[in-house]
Amino acid sequence: MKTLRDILYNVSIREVHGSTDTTVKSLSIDSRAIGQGDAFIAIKGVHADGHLFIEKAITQGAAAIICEEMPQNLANGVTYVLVNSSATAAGIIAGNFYDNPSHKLRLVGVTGTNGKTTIATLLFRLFSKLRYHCGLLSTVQNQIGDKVVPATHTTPDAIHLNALLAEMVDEGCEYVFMEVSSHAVHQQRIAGLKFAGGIFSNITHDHLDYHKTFDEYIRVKKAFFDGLPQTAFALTNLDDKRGNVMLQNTRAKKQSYSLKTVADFKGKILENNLTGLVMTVNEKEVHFRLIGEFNAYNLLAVYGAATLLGQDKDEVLQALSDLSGAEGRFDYITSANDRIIGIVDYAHTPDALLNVLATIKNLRKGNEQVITVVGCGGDRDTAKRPVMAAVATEHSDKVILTSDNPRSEDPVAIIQQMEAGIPVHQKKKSLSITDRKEAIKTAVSLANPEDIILIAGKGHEKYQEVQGVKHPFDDKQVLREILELMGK
Ligand SMILES: CC(=O)N[C@H]1[C@@H](OP(=O)(O)OP(=O)(O)OC[C@H]2O[C@@H](n3ccc(=O)[nH]c3=O)[C@H](O)[C@@H]2O)O[C@H](CO)[C@@H](O)[C@@H]1O[C@H](C)C(=O)N[C@@H](C)C(=O)N[C@H](CCC(=O)O)C(=O)O
Ligand SMILES: Nc1ncnc2c1ncn2[C@@H]1O[C@H](COP(=O)(O)OP(=O)(O)OP(=O)(O)O)[C@@H](O)[C@H]1O
Ligand SMILES: N[C@H](CCC[C@H](N)C(=O)O)C(=O)O
Ligand SMILES: [Mg+2]
Repeated sequence: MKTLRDILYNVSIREVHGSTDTTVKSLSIDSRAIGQGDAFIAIKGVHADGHLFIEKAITQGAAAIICEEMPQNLANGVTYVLVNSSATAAGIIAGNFYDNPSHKLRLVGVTGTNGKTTIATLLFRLFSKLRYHCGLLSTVQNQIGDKVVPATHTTPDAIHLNALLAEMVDEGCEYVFMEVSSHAVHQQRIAGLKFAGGIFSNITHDHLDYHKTFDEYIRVKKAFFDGLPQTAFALTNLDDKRGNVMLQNTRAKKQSYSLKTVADFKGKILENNLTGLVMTVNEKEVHFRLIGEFNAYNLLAVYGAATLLGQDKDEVLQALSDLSGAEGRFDYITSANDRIIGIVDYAHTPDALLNVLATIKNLRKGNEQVITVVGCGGDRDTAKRPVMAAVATEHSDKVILTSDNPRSEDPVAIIQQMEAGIPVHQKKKSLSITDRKEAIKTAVSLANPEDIILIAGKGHEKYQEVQGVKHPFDDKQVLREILELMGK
């Protein structure tokens, strides 16, 4: 078992009360999970201040407290450690507690507004196909080889993150691919991790409820690259306006990919249809099963990262050409009778929605209608609501605005905020139906043979979250059932 002294290695400490010889059984940033002999790390959060739960943690048996403010009354037999940043300390302590697993494998982080799950999942599948033992930390799920561990966050908190990495090391994983969300960077969930590489996909408006301004959101994403070591690579998308800025201050080896300009990894789309993409990648012609221009970017990022990790270029392209995308990302079905195409996609930002609709437009053969069902999440960025409705109506023939995880908010009010973004001349194209199942039913009833129905925003999610309760809901399954029921 480790002592407090062991796990405080490299933590910037201001003051200690008590003995650091105390042994520590387990760690938590949540007082509710504290048991006898554990260390509790008090973090100031968005909703609460962890320091308010120090006493509770001690009542539950905490042997050590790591905090930014010393409590006035100190309990006997408990060691208190005052640090500058509890959140940063949590990352370093978790690393020490789990024997710094990120140093024992090659960890690659993916950041950006859209494409993280797709890129991380493709890298995991590619390296597994190349016969490596791999780990994955993603929005859809975490994976240790074939074993699936459900994900609660895109990037777990520092303690769960290091615990998962340690399990991956124990299972013999050599490579781990993880999503690095902007929340995770800002909350120091990745503090103390050693990365072998970092990938930037793109940045567009999202999460401004949390980061407040777009500049601050950019700064937070950039901080991930600023923190990479010299031994790592930093791979950026040159076609994104902020692609260069991201790498401005990194010590890592700068690398780039692009469809439009000279780059280390250069692609060109030759064909883009429902059977996939035909591209040249650094002059080599390849067919991929993934659909849409945005996936051409994701594929280039994956190809670049795999090459930088030392894999053979031809083997990588061969293995990549056979891979399909992550669940709920341009996931499509065709109905039995009317050959209606149903597409389920996780587009939950204006940019992602625009990309998906542009891709669909490219796939249209004739006068098929595009019918879009879309909503916006509650307790999330409100600025994107009117914009997403505007994008949907501009690029679809019919739009049904509906609910997408209203959480603590009134679903009708969210839909009204979306409606406000639709220009008057487009209003007749849109309908609002709060119940998502009814909305999908209406889309199906409006569809003629060969029309395309896009159900956006929830992708792989299997629930609809209303007032803290997650009700089972699966867009793809609901769509499939309704198409069958209506005999379409
Ligand atoms: C806004 C946000 O990011 N919130 C995260 C944050 O919570 P918070 O700051 O609200 O925490 P808090 O409730 O204020 O509590 C502060 C501290 O007191 C502790 N506490 C609290 C109560 C108690 O009784 N005892 C106790 O010890 C808490 O454990 C915490 O350490 O820290 C928590 C612990 O790490 C996270 O679980 C929580 O994620 C919430 C659930 C969440 O919804 N996060 C989303 C927005 C998020 O992180 N999303 C990104 C991805 C987005 C994307 O992919 O685009 C992600 O990486 O998943
Ligand atoms: N490279 C890309 N550029 C723009 N849009 C993309 C890109 N890749 C995927 N998308 C769109 O964004 C949606 C989300 O993709 P993905 O899940 O890969 O991103 P993410 O960054 O992991 O999102 P989240 O932050 O919610 O976890 C997809 O369903 C697709 O519509
Ligand atoms: N990772 C994103 C996912 C949004 C998905 C959408 N379905 C919603 O619930 O808003 C978030 O937590 O903001
Ligand atoms: Mg994701």
